Amino acid sequence: MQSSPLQSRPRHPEPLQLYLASQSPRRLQLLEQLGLSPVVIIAEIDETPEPDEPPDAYVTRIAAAKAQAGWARLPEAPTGPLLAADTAVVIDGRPLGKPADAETALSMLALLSDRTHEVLTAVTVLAVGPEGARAPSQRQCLSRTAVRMRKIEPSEALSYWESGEPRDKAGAYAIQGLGAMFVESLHGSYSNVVGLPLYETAALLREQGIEVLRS
Ligand SMILES: Cc1cn([C@H]2C[C@H](O)[C@@H](COP(=O)(O)OP(=O)(O)OP(=O)(O)O)O2)c(=O)[nH]c1=O
Repeated sequence: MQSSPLQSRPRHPEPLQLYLASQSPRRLQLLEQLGLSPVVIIAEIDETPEPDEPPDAYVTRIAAAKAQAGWARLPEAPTGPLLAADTAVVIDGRPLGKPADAETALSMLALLSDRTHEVLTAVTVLAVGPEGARAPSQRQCLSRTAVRMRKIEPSEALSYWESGEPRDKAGAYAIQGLGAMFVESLHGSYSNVVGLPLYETAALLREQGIEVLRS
């Protein structure tokens, strides 16, 4: 008689602890959406782009720097991998970060109005290296989503700024919030726009022994 998948499930050792070097509530929620409960590590880094740095190189460098800074702050010998990410909205080849003030947010929204832009998120996962290695091993991925926005009137952009939502969001909008009213269509990963591409993230974590679906 054949055993059913339920009967033949192997027993697993204790799951590894995942660390998240991010202050973004969205990244925590996205990992929780996968059923994971990471320990959050606070690590600040300088996010200034280098002169003429291409956007993909920029987000990749910043995600790695966030991960390295987080790794250095781990309170204990890590018992599992650490993840960090960086998201930028890219238009005319320039990365837009989080707006510092109303004027910057309004000019970002004016740039995005009635056009298609790209959202790039780089994800870095660090894990304890092979025995004897001093540095952690590093894996990275980069996800791109094309987002088409409708025309945004300046008065709407001002009301949107006053809602408080654009303040801590790359490109001064949140697709998961009120900002969805400006998004006509998108091509690619939705979770990537919110701050963490879940398909790619689950694959990276799986390589490091974090199973999203433990079967
Ligand atoms: C475009 C877009 C960005 N965002 C957010 C995701 C990120 O939190 C933020 C981009 O800034 P990041 O610098 O990538 O991240 P962060 O500073 O918020 O968090 P940390 O560096 O500690 O990990 O913008 C949305 O929430 N929705 C959106 O639609």
